[in-house]
Amino acid sequence: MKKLYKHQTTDIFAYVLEEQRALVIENIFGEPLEIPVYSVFFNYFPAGQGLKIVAVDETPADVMDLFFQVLREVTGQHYQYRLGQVLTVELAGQILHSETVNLERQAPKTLLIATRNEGKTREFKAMFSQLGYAIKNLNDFPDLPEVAETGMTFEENARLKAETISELTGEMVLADDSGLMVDVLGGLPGVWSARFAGEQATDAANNAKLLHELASTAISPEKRKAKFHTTLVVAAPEKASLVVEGEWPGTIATISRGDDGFGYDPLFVDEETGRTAAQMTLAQKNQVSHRARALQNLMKQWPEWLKQ
Ligand SMILES: O=P(O)(O)OP(=O)(O)OP(=O)(O)OC[C@H]1O[C@@H](n2cnc3c(O)ncnc32)[C@H](O)[C@@H]1O
Ligand SMILES: [Mg+2]
Repeated sequence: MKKLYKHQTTDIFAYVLEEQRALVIENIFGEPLEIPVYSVFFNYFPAGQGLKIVAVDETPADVMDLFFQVLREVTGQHYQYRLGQVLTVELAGQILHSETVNLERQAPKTLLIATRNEGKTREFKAMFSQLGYAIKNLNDFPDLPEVAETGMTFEENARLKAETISELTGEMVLADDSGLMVDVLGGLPGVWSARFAGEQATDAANNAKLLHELASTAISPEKRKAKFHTTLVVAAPEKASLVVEGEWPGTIATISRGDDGFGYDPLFVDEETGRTAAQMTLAQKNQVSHRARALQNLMKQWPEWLKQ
């Protein structure tokens, strides 16, 4: 039997391999999750010799939730647990087991993002922390060189950033090349989004330039249609890079609104909610943004790609 169980709120999965008497709990990449609490599994799986646990994790409560979901279904009994400093397990209202547990977190896996943009990095940190990854960016490695974005497309630039830094460090590296594309400007500022108002331009200067460009050409909201675009490239030694994209449709406001986010966020109005990206919390933006959509596409392909 191999039935998939999914955690309600976290992207982790479990299945029972009956022939091997094993319960496997994995993250979205198919990587086993580990939990530093063993005895309960060996002692209280009902069929005699107990169940072998492949799983151990940095988020013990989620893994435990999933474990008990499987246990309840496999045994038809009402198992419950409380997890604090002490783990208590109940069956039909009776305490079966109690142990002091060590919930020290394992050192998280680290992923290097080839960016110096702290706004992007904040978003990636939030998205990847759910998967047990810590994020570093190029500001953590002052000795690495600047990678010139000489490409004419998002993909060329994202490849340049990811592949150059991967070659120099020997690590798996993710790069993001992104930008705002405004219909009435023929897709500009596009790959020039970071430098729209000139090399080293500030966000404020780029936003002012955008409003200036649109003031004469696009008065009606319909004419101010735009989208954010992200191309992500993951590069690793000896591998062909993985490339995915994501887009977020919206319009350009006539005045800045909101204090969150970075770049063009105060001017970019989300089609669905009418709020600017800078009026959204980090979590709200990470549900709908171009970067979030690109990351969803990445997650669909990454597990397969990692195995290659
Ligand atoms: O190249 P790195 O070091 O990653 O950082 P960068 O800021 O130069 O990044 P890009 O070359 O990808 O340029 C993207 C620009 O597009 C804009 N941009 C991208 N994503 C954005 C977002 O989610 N919100 C607002 N503006 C964004 C912003 O002005 C960025 O500077
Ligand atoms: Mg750049």
